[in-house]
Amino acid sequence: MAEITLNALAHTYSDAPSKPEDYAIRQMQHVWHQGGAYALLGPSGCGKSTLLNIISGLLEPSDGEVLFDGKRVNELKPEERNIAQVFQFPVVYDTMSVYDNLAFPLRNIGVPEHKIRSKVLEVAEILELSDQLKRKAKGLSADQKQKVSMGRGLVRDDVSAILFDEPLTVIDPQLKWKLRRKLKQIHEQFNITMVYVTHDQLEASTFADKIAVMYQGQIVQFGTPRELFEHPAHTFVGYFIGSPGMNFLEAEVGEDALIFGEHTLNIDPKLLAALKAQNATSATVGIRPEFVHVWDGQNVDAFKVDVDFVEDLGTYKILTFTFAGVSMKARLSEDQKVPEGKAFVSFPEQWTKIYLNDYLVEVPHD
Ligand SMILES: Nc1ncnc2c1ncn2[C@@H]1O[C@H](COP(=O)(O)OP(=O)(O)OP(=O)(O)O)[C@@H](O)[C@H]1O
Repeated sequence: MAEITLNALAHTYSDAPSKPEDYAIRQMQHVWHQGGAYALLGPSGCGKSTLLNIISGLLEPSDGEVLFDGKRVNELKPEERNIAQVFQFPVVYDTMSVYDNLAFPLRNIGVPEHKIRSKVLEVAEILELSDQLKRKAKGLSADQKQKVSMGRGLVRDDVSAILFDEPLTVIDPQLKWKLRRKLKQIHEQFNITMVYVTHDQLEASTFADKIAVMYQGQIVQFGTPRELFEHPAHTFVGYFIGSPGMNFLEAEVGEDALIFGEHTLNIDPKLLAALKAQNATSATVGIRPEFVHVWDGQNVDAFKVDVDFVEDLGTYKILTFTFAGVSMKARLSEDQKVPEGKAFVSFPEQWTKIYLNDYLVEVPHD
């Protein structure tokens, strides 16, 4: 069991790093609490695998520390860290039986055979591999092989965390949801810290209680799926989570409102004051398509915008419109009237987010 702390962690693959972009991990401060089910979500190349390899000890960080339960482990070898890692491609010994594959990590540390047997049978049962134990791993399907890979992490009582690096990549789509549910069940049974790496927001939110969104070597937000959806702390989170992602538009910071060309948008005076306190002359406004209010008819409180097109996606429609020269999207429910030519939209204050240099501007709590 372990709480994993990343303390001022940074990593570069470059011999002479000179700028932030030379770092695969940039000054990271983060805690994975004991027993949590976490996802590490981000696009290709943002540093997810680098981070997992640093935690498991396959890679030594250029700077900073990794702590397990408060103790520095930088100098420990992977086998001394008690971390199980499940990779994209299943790691199984093809010529061994499923039983021997599962028993392997325990035999390595000299556990007596009778204890091995009971543990292997228990884990095989959970993974629904009991009837496959005598088979050679070579003949297994990709999802069964991946289950064996996971099982090898689960047999050890001393495992403090399991790191999954895109474990469902090679699994058929119809089996993915089954394995994902299995993982969730295993997490509940074993009370092990699990970190699940993926670039798929659906996988992240069905597995994890909390998601760390990674972008350019940094964790830009750590929150529940709902927090990431409703209150993106960084423009990247707004863009990456949701389908379609958040609408963004640049505004001028005016005397008592935000200005988009000929339009003005009133915002909380405290937010405006926060922008002015940072001498901001412009800011980015973000609003999710789900929260854009599309009125049925003319409305004095709404902006009159040009309708570009409407896509019917079965249970809902996406309206694309142009506001202040920017193409934006709004989600319409199935029974909502579809505007033609012109539409009247408003941006409810509660869901209209203001960003400065990509980070959310918030009103300080009293
Ligand atoms: N061995 C290496 N040598 C040099 N650069 C590397 C190495 N491994 C990764 N990188 C670079 O470090 C950055 C982060 O890569 P990493 O593989 O950690 O990202 P990722 O988020 O896991 O991406 P993916 O989902 O594509 O695996 C990328 O710019 C990548 O090109």
